[in-house]
Amino acid sequence: RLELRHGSHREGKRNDAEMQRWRDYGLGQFIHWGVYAIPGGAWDGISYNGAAEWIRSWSEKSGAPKDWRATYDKLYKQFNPQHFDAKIWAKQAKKMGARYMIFTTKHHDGFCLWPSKYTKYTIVNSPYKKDIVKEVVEAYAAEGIDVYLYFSIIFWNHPGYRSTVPKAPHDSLAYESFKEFTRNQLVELLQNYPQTKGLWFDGSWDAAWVNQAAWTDKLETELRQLKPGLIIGSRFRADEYGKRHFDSNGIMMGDYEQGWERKLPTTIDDTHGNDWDCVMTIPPNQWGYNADWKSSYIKTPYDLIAMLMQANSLNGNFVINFGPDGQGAIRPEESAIAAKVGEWMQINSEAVYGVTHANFPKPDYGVLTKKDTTLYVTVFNRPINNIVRLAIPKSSKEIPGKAYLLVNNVPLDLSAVNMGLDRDNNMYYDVALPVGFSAAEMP
Ligand SMILES: C#C[C@@H]1N[C@@H](C)[C@@H](O)[C@H]1O
Repeated sequence: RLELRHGSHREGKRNDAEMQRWRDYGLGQFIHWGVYAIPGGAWDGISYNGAAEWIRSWSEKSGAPKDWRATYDKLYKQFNPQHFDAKIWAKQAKKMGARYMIFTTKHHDGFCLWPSKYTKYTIVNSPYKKDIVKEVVEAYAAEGIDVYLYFSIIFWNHPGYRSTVPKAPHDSLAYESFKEFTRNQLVELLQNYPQTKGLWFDGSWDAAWVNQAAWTDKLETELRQLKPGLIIGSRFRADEYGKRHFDSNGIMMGDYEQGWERKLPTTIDDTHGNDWDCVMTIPPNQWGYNADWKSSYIKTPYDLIAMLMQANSLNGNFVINFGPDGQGAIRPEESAIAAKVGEWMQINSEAVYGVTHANFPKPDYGVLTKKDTTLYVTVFNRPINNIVRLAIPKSSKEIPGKAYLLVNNVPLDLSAVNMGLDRDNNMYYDVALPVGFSAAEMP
């Protein structure tokens, strides 16, 4: 084991009430919104071939219009979202069944949706003027949904920002000012919005930031002292050997793993026994608003529900992303998807909120989650013989007290089934699916 000065501060899961609350969420809503919603993935009739929120990084070599960066950096002067109503977003999240939400206070372009004292590149200097972060935090609190603030370390047009480790004295000086600026903004966010439960960091992969192990370690401690119970993921800092997410001894840094961006673990072993979240886009890879909704596969509510249950069956939270347009409206297609997920959650959220991994062999017909001695059997792939087998290792100490079949939340009477030992010496219950049951039918 290496003697680390700036590695993980803790081994094993946090066991305080704030973290247990986070663990119980099950389903979250991510909102990516900012100046990038104005171009919406294109400009002057030319489409950008990357993620819409990265459009500022579009190079002329890859087809960007002339003087694109300068054009982009003036777009905030047009930011005046007439359809923005955080209460509508919050109600949609509530109907979807989200228990928490993550909101982009500023993305890599650095435009701040709150009136930060530390830069002029904020909402105050846009036609909209008002504090959007405040409106969001208050609207979601009114719906009983916890808010986490997304914060990008990268700030492409900040004078002190550097991606590579500064070498020349003037670069080092500039980067010191950028570090101070970053710290000041984080303290400002925690002081302005004390309701926030945590910070969701992004854009922390630059060599310049990775090289700041001691300083970022100190900053994390300062933020946690400022806000006891604060929840920070594994993406904030690196250890002194440049290791991120997991320190050089393989111990996770932060309170939950943030490595599952647009992907999911397959087995419980993939999660290394940590808390984790999966943040997921509805298109393949668009977080901010992209006007072109047709040229890629759009996930269906079924796709997202299957991912939601896979995440929760492996002790993770599942967070679905929405990208409001330049006027602040969530596109109708996304709202329709959220509503469908909500209809399913209306009946089946008991198998999502506050559940843990059920330590039984994973069935090929769906996923298992459990709460205390109740087992939730979510059947997505209906067996042709209409029978689901619950295989419970003979050695298992976990025998379900009762089991529910998901979609219709039908209680399964485990005593009235065919039981036996399979060839792996697992005890099994064979349960006939109720007549008319089908996981595919949305209620
Ligand atoms: C890469 C990258 C970023 N990480 C996701 C959460 C989005 O913010 C995307 O732009």
